[in-house]
Amino acid sequence: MAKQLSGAGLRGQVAGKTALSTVGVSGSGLTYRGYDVKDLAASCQFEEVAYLILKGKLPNQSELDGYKTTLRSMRGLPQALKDVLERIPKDAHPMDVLRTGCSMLGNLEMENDFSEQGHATDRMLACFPSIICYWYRFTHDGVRIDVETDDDSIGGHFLHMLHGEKPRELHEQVMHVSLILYAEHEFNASTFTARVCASTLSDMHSCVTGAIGSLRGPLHGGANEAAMEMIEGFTSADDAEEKMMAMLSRKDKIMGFGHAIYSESDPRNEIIKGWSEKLAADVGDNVLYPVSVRCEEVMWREKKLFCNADFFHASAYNFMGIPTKLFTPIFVMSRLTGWAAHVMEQRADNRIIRPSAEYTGEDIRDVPPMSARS
Ligand SMILES: CC(=O)SCCNC(=O)CCNC(=O)[C@H](O)C(C)(C)COP(=O)(O)OP(=O)(O)OC[C@H]1O[C@@H](n2cnc3c(N)ncnc32)[C@H](O)[C@@H]1OP(=O)(O)O
Ligand SMILES: O=C([O-])CC(=O)C(=O)O
Repeated sequence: MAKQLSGAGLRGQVAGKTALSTVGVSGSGLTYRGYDVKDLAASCQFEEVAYLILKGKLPNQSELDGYKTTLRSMRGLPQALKDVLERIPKDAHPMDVLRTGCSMLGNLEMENDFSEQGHATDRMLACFPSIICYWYRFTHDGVRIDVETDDDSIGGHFLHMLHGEKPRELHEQVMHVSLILYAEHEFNASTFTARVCASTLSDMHSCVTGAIGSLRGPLHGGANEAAMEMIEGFTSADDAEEKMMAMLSRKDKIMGFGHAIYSESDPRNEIIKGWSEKLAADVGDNVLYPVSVRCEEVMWREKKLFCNADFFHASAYNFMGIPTKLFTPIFVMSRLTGWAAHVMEQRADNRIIRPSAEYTGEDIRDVPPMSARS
């Protein structure tokens, strides 16, 4: 059953058209250009899905090989961008680093006109992992890493730079799945930000920079980090249950649960949960995964709230040794495809997005002289 959509937050209002994805059409489904995300996550690499979203069709083998070669060739960072990254403090939030990195790239490699939108997008897809890892490794480990690795995939490139060694096949596979699950989601807050910016005929880097800012918040992409911070405070499933009950009685918001559109479940959860379970077995975990499962049970039992895409991403990333503050930047590395495709779609049939407001302020009045003001 579809969720009742009305009230504040523009809920339920159609704000434009898209051919890119459907969200929650049957209460819980998610499709990218007509393909079920479950099928894509089961059989595709992220680069195939990025190609589908950005170029409109699934690539054949030679198109995929060519696309991966192109992306591989675009991983390097200009020195001026490295200089900026080296000046950002260690305690900065990596989402802010990425926002600045994207903006700086826009200064160095401007999108001169819309015929360059595909190139600008591919460049960002290829080098966002480089930006984040270059800054992270420089500020945390004091090393200037080589960002031009020969890894086959974007996820593999990211893990290689982060850990300083080639990733295991299992981890590269989980990255494909994770990046596919996060790639596109209709008119969510960050994508809508990108579309509003695009509707002024602004450039691609400005649209993406704004979208990164919207994704950062804990009610959106930042929830995967917030969920991790919560679950790592629980020592066992029973401890999790006790603390969750206390949080619920205080009416705290529990990050990683609930959704603006889905009514019954988030289809991405079941998939990433399965991978989290595999990774838990792989690392011999007997705390974080059972804690996460108990949180899911308590939230459903008490509030009929289900895990969204973010909740089991927290434990999955943690099992792969990814620092918590890099969780949301991974979301960016993926959602960039959706943002850019929406910018292209908006540009192709544009009218400036400019809604109206219901005024609730003072009636018209005179400006008092300074001497008469309290
Ligand atoms: C990839 C993503 O961006 S997925 C979303 C990630 N964000 C989170 O996980 C943050 C936690 N979740 C939330 O804040 C919300 O569920 C949102 C922002 C995702 C959706 O917000 P809304 O559409 O306003 O939620 P919705 O209308 O379904 O809320 C219904 C009720 O459930 C409550 N509720 C919803 N989610 C939660 C939650 N995670 N914890 C506790 N209560 C919740 C709401 O407060 C609301 O109660 P009220 O009617 O007493 O105010
Ligand atoms: O659609 C939303 O509101 C949030 C979400 O799940 C996403 O952007 O992936």
